[in-house]
Amino acid sequence: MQHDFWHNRWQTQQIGFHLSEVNPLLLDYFATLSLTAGQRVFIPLCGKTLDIHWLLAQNFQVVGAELSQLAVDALFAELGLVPDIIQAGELRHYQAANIDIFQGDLFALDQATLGKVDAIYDRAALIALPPEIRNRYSRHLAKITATAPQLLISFHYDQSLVQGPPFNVNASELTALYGGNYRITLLAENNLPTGLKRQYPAQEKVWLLTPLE
Ligand SMILES: C[S@@+](CC[C@H](N)C(=O)[O-])C[C@H]1O[C@@H](n2cnc3c(N)ncnc32)[C@H](O)[C@@H]1O
Repeated sequence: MQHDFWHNRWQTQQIGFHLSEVNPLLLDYFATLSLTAGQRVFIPLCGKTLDIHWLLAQNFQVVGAELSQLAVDALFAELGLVPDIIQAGELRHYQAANIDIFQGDLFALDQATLGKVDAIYDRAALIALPPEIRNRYSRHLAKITATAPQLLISFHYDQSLVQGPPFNVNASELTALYGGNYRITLLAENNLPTGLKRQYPAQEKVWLLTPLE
């Protein structure tokens, strides 16, 4: 059901979530992860985000997971890269210099296949998932990345006004999902100037998740 929804979004190009620029919040807050060039950043549910272009230009390694083959093909075309593609269990592994993308269901990706990850960048991943899947997602993410630090962007609005995605994920839910593994620090909160879906008042928040000792 969920998969059909996203495949349909890509087939019909209803991809309003895709930004036509690098996310300004990534530019402003990526440094809080204290990474050095060459380290490997995991982007779950990556789409074809331009944030990948920026991370590669900063000499980071990027690894992503994305359900839609259309999105992954578009990502590599827009990067101007021709990937090697091999089957990795249920997933297809697209590989080029400094970039690995696993096309298929994130929940089919295991730690050995993903490889070492130094940080996670979650923009529109957790909030793309309905409530009943978010708990499974947060546990899976912690497991396959050995609880790597995260930069996470969430959305906040009155869920009774409109259905997701994106879903409202409030601070108490974040604590329930991640508080057992991470110290959670709010870095910024901004009102969306045009609101959500151009109608509903909404805020975007940026969080740093630091693994507990
Ligand atoms: C809201 S979009 C965000 C894309 C990207 N992070 C961005 O900021 O542009 C969510 C993406 O997750 C993908 N997706 C949804 N469920 C998935 C799953 N189970 N495994 C992998 N990708 C999935 C969708 O195809 C879609 O591209």
